[in-house]
Amino acid sequence: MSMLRLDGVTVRFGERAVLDAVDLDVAEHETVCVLGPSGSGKSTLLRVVAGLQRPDAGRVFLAGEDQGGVPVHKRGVGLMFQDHQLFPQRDVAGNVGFGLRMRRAGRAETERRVAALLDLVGLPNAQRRAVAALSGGEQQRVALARALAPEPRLLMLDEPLGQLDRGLRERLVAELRELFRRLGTTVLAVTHDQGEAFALADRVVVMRDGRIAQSGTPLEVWQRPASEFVARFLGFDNIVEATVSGERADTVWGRVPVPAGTPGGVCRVLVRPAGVRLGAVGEGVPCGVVSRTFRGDHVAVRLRPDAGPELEAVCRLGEAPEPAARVGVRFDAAEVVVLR
Ligand SMILES: Nc1ncnc2c1ncn2[C@@H]1O[C@H](COP(=O)(O)OP(=O)(O)OP(=O)(O)O)[C@@H](O)[C@H]1O
Repeated sequence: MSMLRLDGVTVRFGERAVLDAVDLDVAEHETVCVLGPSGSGKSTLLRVVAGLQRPDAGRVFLAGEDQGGVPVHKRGVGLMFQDHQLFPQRDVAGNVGFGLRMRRAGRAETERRVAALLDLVGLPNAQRRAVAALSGGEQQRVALARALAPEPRLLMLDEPLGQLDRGLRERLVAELRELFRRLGTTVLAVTHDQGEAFALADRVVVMRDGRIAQSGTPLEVWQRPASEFVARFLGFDNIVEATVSGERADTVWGRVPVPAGTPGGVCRVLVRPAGVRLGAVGEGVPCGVVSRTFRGDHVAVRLRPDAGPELEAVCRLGEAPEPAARVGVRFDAAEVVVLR
């Protein structure tokens, strides 16, 4: 069953459609991450679902019920925004228990729930701490506990880990995923950070100018970006025009193998960096090595072919050629994607 359904939702500011007839389903217990560049409409999407922004057209359903005219506080959704807006004058317990008191939960009940939630987010016994004295990561956890406290049927996160440094972010993403799985929470998150989206989501939705450019599991979107826009947004830049005939494509880089069944004619092809194989000069496309960048478990190598755009390759540590060296490049069919 769909926990959330958007049906042709459009929001205009003046002439411009910031959301343009968006259809989206989020199943119960599913975590969907909406990803896209700045200004693509991600926050507006959350605001419409929360009831903070009225759509100019289309409808929002929560658990099958049309939310037209339903005010924010009656929608049963939890919100955690970018700047997490904790109440600075209240302590941690005052923040986490806020929504429970709004629902007139008794004092003992509130205390019990607050303690359980703080355990859950990894801040046991933090009730009396002042929020101003917490680190960014701790504040984020308090904001999460506060959003979860009223047991929302849908939890919405806007750039949930935006402010945090990378190490903490990676740890929290893993913890959040496990937490949502354990609680069975349905989550709609928006982020401009693809790493975060891919790590957190069961399904990724990529937006462009108020429309959905692609929707799929992280693996599907990563392996088969649907368009040049999505491919470039994911950081893939080895893209070139190609003329396909049979299982080969002619490009300015020379011949690139394409999957059997690819329709003939002119298109764009992407070669993922893992499919750019380096060999000796004279084998394949001659290229000069422009630079190499250490990336932890591999080295990214930039190559300049004699013609056409630069190429990125990945090499194992210790196997990357020196800058200014000459190499020959071959393309691996398994890493070639034909873009529509
Ligand atoms: N109240 C408003 N009035 C006019 N324009 C608005 C309003 N709210 C948002 N916009 C515009 O709508 C577009 C989409 O905004 P939105 O905040 O949804 O994008 P976003 O994808 O969340 O971007 P970011 O990643 O930067 O937060 C932007 O161009 C923004 O300037």
